Amino acid sequence: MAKPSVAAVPEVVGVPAAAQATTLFPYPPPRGAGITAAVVRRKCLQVELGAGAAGPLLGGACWGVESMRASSPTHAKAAAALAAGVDEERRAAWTVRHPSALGKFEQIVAASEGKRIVMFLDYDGTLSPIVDDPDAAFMSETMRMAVRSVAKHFPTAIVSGRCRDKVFEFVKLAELYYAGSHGMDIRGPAKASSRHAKAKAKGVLFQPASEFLPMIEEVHDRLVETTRCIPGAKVENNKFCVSVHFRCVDEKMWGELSESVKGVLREYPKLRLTQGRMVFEVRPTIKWDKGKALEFLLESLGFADCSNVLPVYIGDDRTDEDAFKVLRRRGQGHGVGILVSKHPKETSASYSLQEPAEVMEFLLRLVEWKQLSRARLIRLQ
Ligand SMILES: O=P(O)(O)OC[C@H]1O[C@H](O[C@H]2O[C@H](CO)[C@@H](O)[C@H](O)[C@H]2O)[C@H](O)[C@@H](O)[C@@H]1O
Repeated sequence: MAKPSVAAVPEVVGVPAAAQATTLFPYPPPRGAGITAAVVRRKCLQVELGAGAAGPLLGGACWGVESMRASSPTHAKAAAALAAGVDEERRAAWTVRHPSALGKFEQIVAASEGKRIVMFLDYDGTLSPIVDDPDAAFMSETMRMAVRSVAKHFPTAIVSGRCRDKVFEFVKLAELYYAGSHGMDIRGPAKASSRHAKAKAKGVLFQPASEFLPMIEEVHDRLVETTRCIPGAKVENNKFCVSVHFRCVDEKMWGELSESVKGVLREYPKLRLTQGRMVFEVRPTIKWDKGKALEFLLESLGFADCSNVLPVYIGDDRTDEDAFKVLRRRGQGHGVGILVSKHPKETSASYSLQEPAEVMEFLLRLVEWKQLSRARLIRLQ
């Protein structure tokens, strides 16, 4: 891994707060507004299948309605098969390749023998359920307690596409590391929860895309303006990247929305477009992603050497695949990728969990296992 410049990058100050989108429509728009129940059900199915997942960059490809509906013919076929209730076989085969992290819990913790576990958690769809309004994606108090307990035992980072401040507002735990804007805005804990964190946390701050701030501000404003007349479209400023949500946009308008976004992006060759769960994501073309953020954080924590650490990354989105790939490259026993999904998806993760409730169960089992092994160790001494 190329050594990242750990030298603290000064936090960018004096950046004006993102211009607030003055929408012409309530958000999310009432369901009656052109969106039938059938459309909503179909959209939910597509989302669960990971339809519209990240693919090639705008430069080479065109994000159109098809890619919004389904990232590949395979996904479209899977959606149809699932809808018809004939996908059980495929699902079973997928589960063999990506077994439940709860079912294989013992195997996972056995891999941590003699190593320090470091936890990486995505936010939306992993710690909080997916909801229509991105501003209302709250995390439950019980999930917060589970994450807090995990952080007492293992260095823990939240890695999100959201703006770091926003994800902190949701999670509200000062003892964690936060990597916002798809890993382009990294900060160490404001409060230490363990000896290890106390020693290592100080001064970690990394913003590899800071030069893009004015451009992101500008493109955010342009996107707000250009999508203003599309009911349900929502533009979110994530500081070093921008999200354009279409979860609440009538499918009939998807073509128009995608054209508007691409039209704006054509004028910004230094920005690229990817797609997440019912969302377009605009970000700088720099070679930095959640995988790089994971490597950076491991190194900052003093774990550049693969042999004494077991990173565990849990995420649900295409952008989490960059981190899963890094873990896969490290080899078996050197990293654990867990995809959160109810349905078969192409993934580099080794294990799966179905939903945030299972993520919470996994985190609590990890805490319980750690407490028990510590008590056992004390008895032996
Ligand atoms: O990396 P993440 O923490 O998973 O962030 C990815 C995007 O998450 C949010 O959007 C997603 O969740 C919303 C709330 O449940 C949902 O309405 C939306 O359809 C999803 O795409 C966030 O709002 C985006 O800015 C992030 O890029």
